[in-house]
Amino acid sequence: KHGNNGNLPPTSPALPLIGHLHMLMLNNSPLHVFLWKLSQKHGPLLYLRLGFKPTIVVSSAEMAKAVMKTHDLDFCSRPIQRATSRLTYNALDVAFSPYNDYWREVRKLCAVHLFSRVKQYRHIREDEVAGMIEKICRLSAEAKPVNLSEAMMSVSSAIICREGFGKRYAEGGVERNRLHGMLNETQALLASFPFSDYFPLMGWVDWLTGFLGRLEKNFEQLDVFYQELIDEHLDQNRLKPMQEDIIDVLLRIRKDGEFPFELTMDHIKAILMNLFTAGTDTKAAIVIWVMAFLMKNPKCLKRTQAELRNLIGRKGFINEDDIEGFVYLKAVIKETLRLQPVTPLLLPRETLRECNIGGYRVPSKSIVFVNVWAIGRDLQVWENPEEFCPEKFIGSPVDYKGQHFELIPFGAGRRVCPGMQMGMATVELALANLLYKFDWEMPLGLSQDELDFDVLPGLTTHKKHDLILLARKIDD
Ligand code: HEM
Repeated sequence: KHGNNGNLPPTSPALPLIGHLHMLMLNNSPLHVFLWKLSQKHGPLLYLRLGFKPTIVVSSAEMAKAVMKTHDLDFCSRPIQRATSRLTYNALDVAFSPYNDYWREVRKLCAVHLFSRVKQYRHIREDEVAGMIEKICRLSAEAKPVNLSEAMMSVSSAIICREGFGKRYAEGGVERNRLHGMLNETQALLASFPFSDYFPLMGWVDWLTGFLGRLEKNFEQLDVFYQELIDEHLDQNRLKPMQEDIIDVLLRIRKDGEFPFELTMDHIKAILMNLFTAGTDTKAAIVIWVMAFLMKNPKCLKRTQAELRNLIGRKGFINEDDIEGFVYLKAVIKETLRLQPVTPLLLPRETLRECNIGGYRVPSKSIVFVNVWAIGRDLQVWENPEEFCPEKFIGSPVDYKGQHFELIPFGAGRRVCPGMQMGMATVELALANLLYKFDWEMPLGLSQDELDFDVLPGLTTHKKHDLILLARKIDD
């Protein structure tokens, strides 16, 4: 039905009962691209009905500002969904908890005690990135190609394991593979459209399709994994580590009774789940997209490398103190996040009450998708949306911290990503060293035209094909 639809935002024709759900399930392109195309037809505020769920899609900087600044309080809850609520012990985490007193406290706990530990964990990041650079040096000496996608996933997960629970898993070892297997399955489950999220009385369909079985299996594997780690930390005979990891911190807060709610083991496991799913592959994905864009734009690659060399001169390793002055590198990262935000649809929000946006009525309990990928192409804001042009950010105040709605890869408002600083510290350090130490070339027989930007489906957008390049060490 077009036209008068009770002053809801513009919409496209829907089927009885299922509404627009079939469109999302049957489309072949990535969801954010599909929704962007719909928004080009219907406008930056789009209404869809997914089964019984009213859904709003936000696709411009202006609408994003209305939703996440002017009406932030109305839009700052999250929907209770099957996979997320199971994997977070019934929303005991930060990312998927509805907006309530508990969320406010658990977010505060994480901000004050966990995400603020960026500086304390600096040596872990520098150590792991240095390890990666050494490995690439060896491959380079043997003229062997480097699988950068694998190398970056390995570094990010190594960092999270050391920060999170003081563990170093051997690369390619059983434990590391177990962890990666579980993480991949979690990502796949979070990206799916279980029936019961849209048809509350039809949970049995999820059972028939095997979705519930998969979900239960993933939950149980993760639960055992977290429990083993917690048990190790509680072991009286454990050597006291030099530095507290995140499990240590959470167990200490639990013991001291510092948290206004009871902090059970399930709460701790739910928080760990967030660190893992939010903190591992997002960082790796950003580095890979930056490198892919630079390979496609050799002039920008040269300029980035020239900046690093001019500022640093000759040095074995760039550390975190050096990074402050890398203006061009930071502009390249921003431009990449504009064109390829790794979480192209922010985690879904839910409206707390009915409200009015842009003259339209948004019903209470609507699911809200903010399409950051579409905002990166918002013609009102960017001159040439398809071009890779980092220069636009030089001397510009536009940043990605949630104040400038044309660039919100970490979201904005009350629900803005609290791990931004932690995540970007690794991204900048890894990129600075990769670009400072090596010249990068396409593997033999491939030209840069063959470098594709296809993506895998998922909450985090990964490059479909691993980025494999030749590294030539620059003499120091
Ligand atoms: C560096 C790459 C990262 C990107 C691109 C990213 C992106 C995002 C986005 C888009 C959101 C949703 C924001 C919204 O709804 O407005 C989010 C939320 C969140 N992120 Fe990140 N993130 C990154 C790294 C991290 C890291 C390293 C951690 C933890 C160590 C983390 C923890 C979280 C948590 C807990 C939330 C939920 C916040 C809430 O709902 O209150 N993120 N992130």
